[in-house]
Amino acid sequence: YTWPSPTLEALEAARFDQLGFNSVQLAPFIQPCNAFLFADNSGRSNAADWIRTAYHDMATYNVADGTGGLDASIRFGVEQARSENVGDGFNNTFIPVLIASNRYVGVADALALALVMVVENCGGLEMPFRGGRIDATEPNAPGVPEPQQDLDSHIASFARQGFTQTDMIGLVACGHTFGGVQHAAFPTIVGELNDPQDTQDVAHFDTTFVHFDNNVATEYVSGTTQNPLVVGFNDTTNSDKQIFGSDGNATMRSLADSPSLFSSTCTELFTRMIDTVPSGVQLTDVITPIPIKPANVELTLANDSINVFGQVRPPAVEH
Ligand code: HEM
Repeated sequence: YTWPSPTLEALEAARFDQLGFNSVQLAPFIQPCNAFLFADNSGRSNAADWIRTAYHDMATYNVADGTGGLDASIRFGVEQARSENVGDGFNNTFIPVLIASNRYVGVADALALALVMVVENCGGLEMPFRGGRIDATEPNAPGVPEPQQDLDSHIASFARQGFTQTDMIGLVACGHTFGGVQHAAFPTIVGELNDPQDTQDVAHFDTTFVHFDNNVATEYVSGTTQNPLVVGFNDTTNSDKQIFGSDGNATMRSLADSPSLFSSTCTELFTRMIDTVPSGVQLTDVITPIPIKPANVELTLANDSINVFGQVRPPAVEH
């Protein structure tokens, strides 16, 4: 690293200066992890909205022609109006994501980083983060899977996105460790719940729906799950049931047996997911902390003298 490198410095700041002096404000929106921008006790969370938005943005990818992928095209109304993108979580997500983006950190990079922040702050492992995504200037082709589609369609859809059947089982389980299904968006899957702690009537995928853990798998394997896409009264929309069971439950059993396997599998799959970008887009190396970092440097000419002002962020100290 040779100073100055504006893009690298901005990506590094977005990645590591999350709280405190000179911070780039993304992490405060998920502290605590059940925070939701619009209401308390809603059953919703920013964390879940961010993960779902990142996936729906990426799920348009077509491995055959390199179109689609994580490029923030879901910020366009045309994509949000599609039935595959029902719900207001996408617009909600772009409020903090736009705050975190700037002339060097694009909206797509900030969206990818939002997923990284959720995983790391809400119970998962540290994730590698690369920058350099390019923001789409127009909507992508449709392609997000929907609950009423059959298993063959889901396998084909994930293959088009670059994922095997085993990847698909893992990625759905990893995503569905957060959040749930809302009555407003999917009234035929979830009824009204009349719960003052869940005013937006969200039937959650597992009992720890604002925490990254393998309960989505343990509860599924033990048969105690209340996941509305597994035990929903309309079997046609039980897509998690079809997907999780599609290899005789082998993958779900292994994810249920080992929290550490669940964590490492999700880290790998989420990383591949956010690094799925349109062909021709070159991602940076993994962003690592710059040991000694100049910031806000100014050169001024006053009273016939040249003055240098600025700040230096010293190396991090282990506590
Ligand atoms: C066949 C594949 C999938 C289907 C059919 C599916 C279906 C759904 C449905 C119907 C909802 C409810 C949305 C709402 O009520 O607002 C949902 C929520 C969610 N999905 Fe998926 N999903 C799939 C794959 C994934 C994947 C791969 C991820 C992430 C890697 C993911 C992440 C999420 C998250 C985090 C939520 C919770 C949103 C919230 O609570 O606000 N989903 N999914």
